[in-house]
Amino acid sequence: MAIQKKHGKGRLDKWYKLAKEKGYRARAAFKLIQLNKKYGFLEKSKVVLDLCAAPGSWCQVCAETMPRDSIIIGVDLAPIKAISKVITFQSDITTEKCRATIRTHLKTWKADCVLHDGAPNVGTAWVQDSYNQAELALHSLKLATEFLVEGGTFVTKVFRSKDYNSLLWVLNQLFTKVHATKPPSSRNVSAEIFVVCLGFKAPKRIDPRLLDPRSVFEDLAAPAPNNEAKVYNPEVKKRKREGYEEGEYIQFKEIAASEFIQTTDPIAILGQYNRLAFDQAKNGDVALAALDRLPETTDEIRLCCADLKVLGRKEFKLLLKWRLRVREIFGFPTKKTAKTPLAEEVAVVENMDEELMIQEELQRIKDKESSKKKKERRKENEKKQKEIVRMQMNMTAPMDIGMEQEGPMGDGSMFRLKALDQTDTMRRIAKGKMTKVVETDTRRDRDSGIGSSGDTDESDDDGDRLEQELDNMYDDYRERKAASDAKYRAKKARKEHGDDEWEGVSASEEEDSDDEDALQEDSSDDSDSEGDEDAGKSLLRDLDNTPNDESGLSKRARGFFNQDVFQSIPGLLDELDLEEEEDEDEEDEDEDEEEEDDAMEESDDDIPTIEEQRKLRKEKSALKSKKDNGSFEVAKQAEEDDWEETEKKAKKDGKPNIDIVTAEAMTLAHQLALGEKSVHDIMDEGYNKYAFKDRDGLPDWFLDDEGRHDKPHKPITKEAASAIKEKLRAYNARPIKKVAEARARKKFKQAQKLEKLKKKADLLAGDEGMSEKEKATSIAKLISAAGRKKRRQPVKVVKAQGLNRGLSGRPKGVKGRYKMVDPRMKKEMRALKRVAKRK
Ligand SMILES: C[S@@+](CC[C@H](N)C(=O)[O-])C[C@H]1O[C@@H](n2cnc3c(N)ncnc32)[C@H](O)[C@@H]1O
Repeated sequence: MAIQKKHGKGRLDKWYKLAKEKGYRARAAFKLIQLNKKYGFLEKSKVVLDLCAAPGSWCQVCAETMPRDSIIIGVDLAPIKAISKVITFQSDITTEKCRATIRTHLKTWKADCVLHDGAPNVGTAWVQDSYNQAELALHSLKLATEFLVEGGTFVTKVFRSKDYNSLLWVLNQLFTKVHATKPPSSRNVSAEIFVVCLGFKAPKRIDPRLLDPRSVFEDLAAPAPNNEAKVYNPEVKKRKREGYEEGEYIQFKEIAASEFIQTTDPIAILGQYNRLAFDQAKNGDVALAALDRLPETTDEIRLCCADLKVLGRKEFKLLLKWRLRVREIFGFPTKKTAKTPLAEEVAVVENMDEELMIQEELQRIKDKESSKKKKERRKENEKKQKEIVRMQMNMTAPMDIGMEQEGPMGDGSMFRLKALDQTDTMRRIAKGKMTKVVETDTRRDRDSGIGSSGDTDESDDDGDRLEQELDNMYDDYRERKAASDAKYRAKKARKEHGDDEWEGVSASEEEDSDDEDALQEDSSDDSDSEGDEDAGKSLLRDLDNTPNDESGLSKRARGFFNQDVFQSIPGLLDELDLEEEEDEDEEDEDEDEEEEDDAMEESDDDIPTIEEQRKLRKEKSALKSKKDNGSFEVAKQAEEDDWEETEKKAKKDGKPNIDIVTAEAMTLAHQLALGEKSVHDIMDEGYNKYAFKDRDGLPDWFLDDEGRHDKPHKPITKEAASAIKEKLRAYNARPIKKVAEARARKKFKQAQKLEKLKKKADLLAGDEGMSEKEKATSIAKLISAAGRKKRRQPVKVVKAQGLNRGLSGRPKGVKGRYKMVDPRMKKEMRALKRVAKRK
């Protein structure tokens, strides 16, 4: 990376130019812009305190970005040129006076955001500079703790130094989130970084030591340098830079090689120094001279000593061995000679290899562990990311995310939602149907024995949950669709009224009717859970006043068979429309029943199941009971039908007037009319491969989708198709509603006129004072006057000039119809007419 020049033209980088272009007073403006882009704290702030604001570019950014009428206060040691909508004053932020001035400006307000971009007079020693910076940041933090609102944001500039970590620790105590970042516009050569602290905790009492530079920066002892790591693992690069060590301001350090031989802590020397020197001082060092001349001090050893910072573990080992040998030669105690004193030193040297091995082993295990953890974390993050994407695409519900984590909702916890979710209870709770939830749960308990249900089939847990989730998602999808699609709403409403298309007698319908019977027979038997469920269903059915009639047909199907075309077919009506039969006399009924019985006997061969026979028998008995009860139910049914139904059922000659709207129906009608098909054929067709499908326990979404396709294809003839087409064309050819209404109005008015005329003529005719001739002439006059068209009043043309110029509304003194015209246009029109006449 190319290093930018710190002085002269090098400073005038793109941000400098951009700042000039945009009218910002300093390039620093972009630092705030970039920080705000990342964390978005300015848009939601109404009060901002900018500490160390001169020349004022941050204030400019605030004024631009914050909502209108926000309060911005800028303070600096240096004067700040006035900025509109910004209060500025000159003060030292470390003083009590500054604090008081801010208080007078803010009155009772609290700041949503405190910014600090202060830089003390830099240019002295680096350590001093960085310390001053950290101290200044701490002072600004002190002001922030006083003026920030709870949950507010504090942004400060700091330099990376040994004080940085202490400062960060303090910030972490006071804010919920602390982010250290370096915006792109901050120069790479600058050690500055910005710390954005979000969510001020606003503690009631803050320990004064927390904001005291002396205790914050000095109390914490600097950690001892890890020289072992440097020597045993020199290849491992250090990622975390901590700045300069306390008291260590020299970059290059060297020590006499003899010191290395004599020391009891050779590792410290190898870790801290850059070079082991053999250079002789003026007075001379005997030990060093001897060392220099030793044959053990080979060229390789000299080379290693020349730059310790580039050595690897092998080289360090070499130096340590060399040191031991020299110590032996010089007579210093070593592990071989050390039978007596200086056990401490011997121990260090002795354990070198073993320790090295242990260290290595430890390091390896640690590395392995951390890489494993990292991998797991990454996997987890990827999974979560995928979940989020799935959720954004409406493929999953938000509650799935994070469910895998243990916690109040995790496995085995009291509030575990996973198990609850399996029972569809979550959705019901969300809909507020608590009573049902309780009912279902107690029932479950009763069924399975308390405490046993959850544990019996652990392996099915996830499958069940998945199915439940799918069901819930499908319900949501349907609700969403219903909300946006009027057609779908109408369809749903029809469904709720039991007005489905007839797809033959389905297994489920049979079951339903069986269940109902069973309930009637033994309503008290509720020990069986299925029976309970059915009871629940039948309860709902009672409220829904659209009985699924005993013939097993939907309303729509019944309506279909009520059409005129089917009336002539003997037996069909009796079987399908029970209400109609109420009006017929007893004889007819008996005949019909006989026919029905015959039909049943005839079709016995065709019907494969005994169940069906039972069903037909039930139908018959139901029919009889209805007859016994009289017309009560029919009347009730008619009363409770909705307007749509009433309209549909508008009766013609006591029979419903239902239109044939599909080609299938038309084909069927033709076939029935021509005798190509009988009622038995129709019944027979009801038993198709789809009719007895087992739909038990299948999810709604699956049944709905299946329902669209598992229908027998009914044949249609060309004639029927064209007849329907013709019919539709006739429908489309009808005048639109407005025209029809206008025509009806006209007719109505004419009828009213005629009525009036009649009355007048009657009066004239009854006038005894008039002769017959007179009467006749006056009536003739009346009639001719009525027949005469009223002359429409001509439109009066009014010039839009003088008082009428630009007038909106009726001009003064004008009655009747009028039209405002431009006088020039009028003239021009006249002229045109004149010219045309002349031609
Ligand atoms: C980098 S400048 C700030 C730039 C400013 N954010 C802007 O956008 O224009 C640093 C400022 O800190 C101010 N400063 C340093 N120590 C201060 C103190 N104790 N009180 C007030 N201001 C101080 C300096 O006067 C200097 O103007």
